Amino acid sequence: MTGEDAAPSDEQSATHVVAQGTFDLLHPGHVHYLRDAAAFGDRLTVIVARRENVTHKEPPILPNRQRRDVVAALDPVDDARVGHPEDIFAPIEELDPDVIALGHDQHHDEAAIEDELARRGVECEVRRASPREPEYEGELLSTGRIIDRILDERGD
Ligand SMILES: Cc1cc2nc3c(=O)[nH]c(=O)nc-3n(C[C@H](O)[C@H](O)[C@H](O)COP(=O)(O)O)c2cc1C
Ligand SMILES: Nc1ncnc2c1ncn2[C@@H]1O[C@H](COP(=O)(O)OP(=O)(O)OP(=O)(O)O)[C@@H](O)[C@H]1O
Repeated sequence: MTGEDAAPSDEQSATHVVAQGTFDLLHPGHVHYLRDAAAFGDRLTVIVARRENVTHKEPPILPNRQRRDVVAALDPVDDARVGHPEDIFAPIEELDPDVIALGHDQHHDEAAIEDELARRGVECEVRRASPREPEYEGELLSTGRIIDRILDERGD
């Protein structure tokens, strides 16, 4: 069989999903999101936001590389990388995924992302992951709320 006639390799036929976020001080909401995203396909790559690009809330405490390394170690994740400094669509163009999994509360708009990807020639579906609610009293499913708790209990 020639190269052109050959069946696609596992990597070519697998559905590649990309998830993204800050992932500072991990909690079960992050694990839920990444499990959900992984279930949208066969292979999950996570883009970890660079500190300088987290402008809609307090910037992360932990360095880019540390957040990337811990996310990469999670079971649903096949690969994690620190995002591009200026163009958030550059890693997507390079990865050419089949699905982008947005978090349930991520401020990005599905249609705007799809339009920009189409403009760049990337054919990709944009899906929303589901929320995870606390399962017991006191469970903290937000990095911001964990930091508030630390400041309440340990702050001066
Ligand atoms: C499709 C997509 C690709 C992204 N790529 C990058 C990137 O390359 N570099 C980066 O710093 N942030 C990137 N981001 C942005 C952050 O992941 C994120 O949206 C935001 O800055 C972090 O906030 P959040 O954790 O509340 O979502 C991307 C976001 C989306 C939706
Ligand atoms: N409770 C949750 N249920 C489902 N997904 C979540 C939950 N918490 C966070 N995520 C998802 O994880 C991804 C990364 O989240 P992020 O790093 O912004 O943490 P966060 O805890 O939501 O932060 P903060 O509460 O401080 O804004 C986002 O896409 C977000 O939707």
